[in-house]
Order: sequence, then structure tokens, then C-alpha cells
Amino acid sequence: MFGVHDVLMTGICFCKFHFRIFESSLLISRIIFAMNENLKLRRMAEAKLPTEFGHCLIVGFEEISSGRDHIALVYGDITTPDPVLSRIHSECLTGDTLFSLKCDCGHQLGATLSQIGQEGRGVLLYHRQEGRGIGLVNKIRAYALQDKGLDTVEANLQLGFKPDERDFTLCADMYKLLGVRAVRLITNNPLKVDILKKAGINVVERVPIEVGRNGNNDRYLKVKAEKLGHLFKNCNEK
Ligand SMILES: Nc1nc2c(ncn2[C@@H]2O[C@H](COP(=O)(O)OP(=O)(O)OP(=O)(O)O)[C@@H](O)[C@H]2O)c(=O)[nH]1
Repeated sequence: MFGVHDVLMTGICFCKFHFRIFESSLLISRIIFAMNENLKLRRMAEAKLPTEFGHCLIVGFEEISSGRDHIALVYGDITTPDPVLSRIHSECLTGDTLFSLKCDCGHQLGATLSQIGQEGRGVLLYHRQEGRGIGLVNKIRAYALQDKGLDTVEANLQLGFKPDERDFTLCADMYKLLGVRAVRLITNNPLKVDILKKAGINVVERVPIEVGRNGNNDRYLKVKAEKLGHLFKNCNEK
């Protein structure tokens, strides 16, 4: 004879089995979507994440060719037609987590999340291409050259890199995998806007973000404006 316990256990096993099938079919459909759209990334995992700026969904992506990972922090419903407030934030370990004053990255990250938190809707793409794509150790080498007088662009060139080695088409793919087609992009870098537009993302507005200027990064910000085309009211108008 079957007891209540047996019935319950059978029910639980049934649900677990079907949940696994559901999870696998979701993963397969995402892989097929990525292949159809010729995307360079797959959406791999997601979970709720409470933050100081509100509760969000953290989504993990993996580059198909290299396995390198990137993340998105999603606040509110970003799948509705209204353009989404968003920032592509390139990884900067020194600025984002170690309080470096050599750049403006940490301040930009905090200001963005605070702005998204106030609106209650938005997405931060955390683009893990540290040091404008040259990696952390090479960024330290570039800093060493800057200690000797080179600027941020000259240092990259001296090390054999382009001034900017990042691939922003990956970010367009992240937007597509998140169901975002129109964004209000928080950036001072017009190159990001151009690349996203060419990759099929409708950037309806560029939202400037001028925070974190100090005596240590003033020259760096000037060079970004003069050599990398960044738009700063304070520099460009001089
Ligand atoms: N190679 C190199 N990378 C740097 C240096 N300073 C900051 N970075 C990196 O630059 C990236 C951020 O790029 P930024 O040029 O500050 O800004 P952006 O992303 O182009 O534009 P915004 O959207 O306006 O912030 C991060 O990956 C930092 O690690 C440097 O002196 N040399």
C-alpha cells in the first residue's frame, strides 16, 4: 500500500524531473537563439541580487570562443518598449574596488548604479575587458610607463597595443540576450554609441557622466578627451 509519504515523494521527484527538463530546454533554446543571431555569447546563469541600490537580477554570460565571462545587473523590467537607462562599464579592478584615484571608473560605477536605482529600472553591463582590453598586468605596466611621463595612449602604444583593445560588439550581444533593443546610454565615449548602433542597438540618447575628477586623474581625463574622443564639458570647452 502507498502512504501519504510515498505519494509526496513521488510528486517531488516528478516536479524535480520536469524542472530539470525545463531548465535544459531553456538552455538549449538560448544556445539555438545565440547560434541563429550569430551571437558571440551565451546567457548561462541568473539569480536575484540585493544591492545598496535596490534588488536586481545578476545575469552571467560566457563568450562562446574563449569561455570568458561578463555580467549584467538588471533592475526592474527592461523588456518593455521604453528605452532602458544603461551603462557599459569596463572592468577596472583598481578603480571599481581598490579606490584608485588614477581614473574616474569607481565614481562612474557608483553614480550609474545610484541613477538606475533612483529610476528603479535599468541595466549595467559589466564588461570584463580590464585595462581597455589589455588586462590587469599590462595595465600595471602601462601605469609604470605613465609614472615615467607617458600618457595613457602613449603607454598602450609603447607596450604594443592599440589605444583601446575593447570589443563592444559583445555588449550589443548582451543587450540582445536580455531582450533590450533601445537604450539611453550613460557614457562620455561616442565610440560606444557608434558601435552599438552599427550592431543593431537603438541608442536613443547619450547620458553624460562626469564624476570623480581629481588632481591625480586630471591629465588622464584631458588625454581621453584629446586623443580618444571622450566628450567632457570641462575639457572640450577649453
Ligand atoms: N590601458 C589602460 N587602461 C586604463 C587606464 N586607466 C583606466 N583604464 C581602463 O579603462 C577602462 C575604462 O575606460 P575609460 O576610457 O575610462 O572610459 P570608457 O569606458 O571608454 O567611457 P565612459 O563610458 O565614458 O566611461 C577600464 O577597463 C579601465 O581599467 C590606463 O591608463 N591604461
